[in-house]
Amino acid sequence: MIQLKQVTFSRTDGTTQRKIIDDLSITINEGQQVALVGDSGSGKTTLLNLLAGLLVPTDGEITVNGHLISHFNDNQLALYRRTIGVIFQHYQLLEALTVADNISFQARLNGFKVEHKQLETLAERLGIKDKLSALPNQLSGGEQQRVGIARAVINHPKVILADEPTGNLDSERSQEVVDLLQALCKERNINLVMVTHSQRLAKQFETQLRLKNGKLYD
Ligand SMILES: Nc1ncnc2c1ncn2[C@@H]1O[C@H](COP(=O)(O)OP(=O)(O)OP(=O)(O)O)[C@@H](O)[C@H]1O
Repeated sequence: MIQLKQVTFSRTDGTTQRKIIDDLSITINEGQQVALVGDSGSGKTTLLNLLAGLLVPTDGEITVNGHLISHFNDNQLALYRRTIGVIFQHYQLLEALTVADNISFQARLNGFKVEHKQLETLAERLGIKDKLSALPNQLSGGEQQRVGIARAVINHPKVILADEPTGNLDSERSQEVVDLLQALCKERNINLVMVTHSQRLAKQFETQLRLKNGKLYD
């Protein structure tokens, strides 16, 4: 469960303070899947970064699965970040590593044991089992994003944050990737918060949060 209570995030713009996230209160229940939509500059990525513990709110409280992350120190935030999965628009795969190593690298760095069988099962589920020995540049965009999904779910996170994960894909590939991501999160009871500019993709989420100037609107 994710809870934001009167969260504000301000940036100093010259001499003036600007509220990028403005007094936001949201509750996302366990396992709930949320699409985050809104115009460019409305604060979507900033909100994801707050949930990822990469930014600290200027005001208010953020609780994730009982942890008051808005009040964590740097060490606690570093540990917290290991427990969540993050998926990016530009995949951010390591070009020199195979697909298998890309999937397991961060998890191993975080001290998790990744069994080969576990890796294969997940890759099969995502349709990339025959690509495990390939390098990222030998994969299509859709396949690279499936690797990104595998990397995010490999160490059993309770929360996955995805920032425009289909921003580089055509609409057919986008649909496949989001369908897989939603299905995996549902099976594993993972909270999914996904930023998208696509109304069509947002509509297939049980909850859509619309941001405008850092506030929610209907
Ligand atoms: N590092 C920064 N310094 C100053 N202002 C910033 C910084 N990062 C973001 N902003 C400002 O915060 C506002 C919200 O940015 P954010 O990236 O959260 O929007 P967004 O809704 O994700 O936009 P997009 O859909 O274009 O990715 C924007 O006006 C942006 O210019």
